[in-house]
Amino acid sequence: MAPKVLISDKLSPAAVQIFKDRGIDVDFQPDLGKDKEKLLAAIGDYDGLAIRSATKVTEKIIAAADNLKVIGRAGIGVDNVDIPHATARGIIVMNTPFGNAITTAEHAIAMMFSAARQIPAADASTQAGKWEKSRFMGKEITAKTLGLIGCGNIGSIVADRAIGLKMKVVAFDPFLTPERAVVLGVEKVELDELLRRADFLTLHTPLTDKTRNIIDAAAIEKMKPGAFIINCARGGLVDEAAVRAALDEGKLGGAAFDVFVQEPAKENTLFGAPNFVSTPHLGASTSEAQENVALQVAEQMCDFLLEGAVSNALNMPSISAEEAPKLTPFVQLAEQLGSFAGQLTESGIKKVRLEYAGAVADLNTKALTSAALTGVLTPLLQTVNMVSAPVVARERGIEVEEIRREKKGAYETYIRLTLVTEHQERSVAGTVFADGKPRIIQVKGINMEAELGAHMLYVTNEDKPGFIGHLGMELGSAGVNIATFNLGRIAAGQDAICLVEVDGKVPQEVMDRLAAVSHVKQVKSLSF
Ligand SMILES: NC(=O)c1ccc[n+]([C@@H]2O[C@H](COP(=O)([O-])OP(=O)(O)OC[C@H]3O[C@@H](n4cnc5c(N)ncnc54)[C@H](O)[C@@H]3O)[C@@H](O)[C@H]2O)c1
Ligand SMILES: O=C(O)[C@H](O)COP(=O)(O)O
Repeated sequence: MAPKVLISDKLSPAAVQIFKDRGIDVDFQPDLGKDKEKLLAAIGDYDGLAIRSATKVTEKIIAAADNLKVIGRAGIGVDNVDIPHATARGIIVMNTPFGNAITTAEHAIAMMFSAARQIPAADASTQAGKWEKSRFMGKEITAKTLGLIGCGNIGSIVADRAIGLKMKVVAFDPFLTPERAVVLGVEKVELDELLRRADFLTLHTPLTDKTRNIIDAAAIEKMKPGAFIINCARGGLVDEAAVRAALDEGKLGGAAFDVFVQEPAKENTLFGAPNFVSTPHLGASTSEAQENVALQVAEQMCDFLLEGAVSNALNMPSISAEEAPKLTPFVQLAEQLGSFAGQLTESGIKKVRLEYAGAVADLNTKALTSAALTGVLTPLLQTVNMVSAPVVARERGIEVEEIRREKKGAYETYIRLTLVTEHQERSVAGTVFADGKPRIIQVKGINMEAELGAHMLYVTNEDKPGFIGHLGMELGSAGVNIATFNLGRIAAGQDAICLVEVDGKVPQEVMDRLAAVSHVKQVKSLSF
């Protein structure tokens, strides 16, 4: 059955066409996202949800999203998605980090000019027939200093445009390297210096605990008299009441906001303030940007739902479309190794070590480690997947170590997973053969070659004559059919391991009889 996707915001219809062309069953309901109850009732039917910022994907929506695998944000900001809960439910959250960056940067520049020349007020006055030529005295921007808070995708485009307009650009961004600042032609400064020097200040950071109210009354106090503030990033970066007071007092020359603490902003303390310019979160609203983000999110969601490729996910490592087919058998192997070790482990796991040897070391080992952790944790948690497993492991204090090495030994490539628990270390290794099927090649240092079926028996025993016959007899008399039988031992007469694939789950009373077979040390039933 084709995967089902719901588009619950006003995306460009170009997205609908992409989903249809790629065989996805798509429902385009551009206003549904604004109706929480309707979204709640509908979400359970869908594998994918494509949104902009109007749909709020809350914990409650996620809890009702029984089939949801991917949330695609046609845009940048994902503050309307509860990513921790999506991650906990194994739902990928992806965005389109570049598609609307130019458009938003252009909006910031437009807002800067609007405030500097009071264009909206002058327009309203002129169209009202007033011709107030002497009322609207502006500010020239040439040779003025633009203070940039946040110099990522959008901030750096704003810097480029501002430099083109002959402004001097100073930037505060703790993650901006000095080398990148040189390339961009901006001067990297601390926040206080930026506040002191900026004639115009523009914000381009996400809203986080560190950036909330980064411009408050105290920061405004440090600014030049008559300076301007532009916010086209997120409401909450700037204290709205403080800006209102500074505009009323004439401390600020103007402010231009596209975003507000409360959206939609039907009313706001800033409305009506002197030289305050506003737009209703239009930063990304050009036909070009909307087409870009809609096409991109639809392609990304299709790639994931149809091919397992992951790009621009905020809670999962990327897997390219070319990589996905090569990776898939190793993902299966990594998950099987994790599951094998996880099912045999009865004490608290302290560490998972993954060694990638040979060709597999050049693949996307982050994704493979996520798959291995999924396998390890599934016996404990059931609902974990590649998205949630790394977070769950971290939350449980499980250390994860990845080692890549050149090929060593008989196999061209292999993965070895070691579980370190309070009491012991247990390792299991596997490879993928030319037929694309994963095989277990070593358990606890004992070599063997076993394919894992749905139902397996793991038996450790002393390598003594008669054991195999006795085990086979017990299974046969219980009506349990053996599909495959694999043996390995340290050396003749020493410890041995036997992996038996059986055609169904072995009842407990049969397990008890197997445990009593002479020379058997441990019997466990495993399922994959
Ligand atoms: N108005 C709109 O319609 C619109 C459109 C697109 C994006 N946005 C918003 O614009 C913002 C920037 O988007 P982007 O694509 O440039 O993001 P980005 O991740 O490329 O850049 C953000 C930058 O902020 C910096 N930063 C993080 N914490 C900081 C801090 N405490 N102080 C200073 N700098 C800090 C980061 O280092 C990074 O360089 C986001 O909030 C996004 O949601 C708004
Ligand atoms: O983060 C973004 O991409 C912008 O805020 C745009 O939001 P929108 O898609 O709702 O216009």
